[in-house]
Amino acid sequence: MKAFDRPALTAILVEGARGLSLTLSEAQITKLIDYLALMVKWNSVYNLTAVRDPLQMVTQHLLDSLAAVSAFAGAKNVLDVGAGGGLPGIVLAIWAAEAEPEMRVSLIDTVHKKTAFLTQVKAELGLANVSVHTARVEQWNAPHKFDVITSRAFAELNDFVNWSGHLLDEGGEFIALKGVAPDTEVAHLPAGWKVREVRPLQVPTLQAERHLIFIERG
Ligand SMILES: C[S@@+](CC[C@H](N)C(=O)[O-])C[C@H]1O[C@@H](n2cnc3c(N)ncnc32)[C@H](O)[C@@H]1O
Repeated sequence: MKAFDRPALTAILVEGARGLSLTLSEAQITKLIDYLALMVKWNSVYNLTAVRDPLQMVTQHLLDSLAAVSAFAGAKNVLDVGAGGGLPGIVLAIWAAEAEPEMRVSLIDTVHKKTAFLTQVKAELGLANVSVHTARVEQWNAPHKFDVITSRAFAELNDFVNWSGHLLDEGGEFIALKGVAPDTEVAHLPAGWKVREVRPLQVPTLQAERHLIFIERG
């Protein structure tokens, strides 16, 4: 499927969410598909993703990010580092607007084109729980610390932790979305950090291995 067939894409999203045991409201589904439509429309201008087929985007981007959202339950201030086109941060914010109303999601990327797109997504979808920042994370002087810092397809765990550690609150944790369990990266974490859990993720219709890596001080 190449054209934007909204009913078909919605049906696949709803079916996939069911496979993740996630109950999404009509409003959440509409916003997720609106976000997908913006990604498809602006991809060539903003270089957001190498995935061009909207159907594959549902699985590889929306469902992949949705598979992780329950890990963020209870978080108040989340930072998505190297957010790119908004994955997982925008998907998390759409889910949290209803599921976790106190959660605020900040997205940071060093490339202005990407953050211009994210600012447009925030405005067009009315995502009051989102803030967007253009900076290198290792140089960013954030207005506050975060209780969860996440990333997807960003950097090796070692660099992720070294570059973002100054932004993590006492008692906070990193949640990295990774493919195959990154055993070597886990073994080379900087001193003062430890892996609390490596959790396999089952993403409906996605054949690839996916994992969440939880890292805390210790
Ligand atoms: C491969 S993309 C991943 C984007 C998105 N997380 C996803 O899963 O589709 C990595 C992103 O990290 C950003 N990035 C690289 N180094 C960075 C840094 N030091 N601080 C903030 N963002 C950075 C890049 O501009 C790019 O948008």
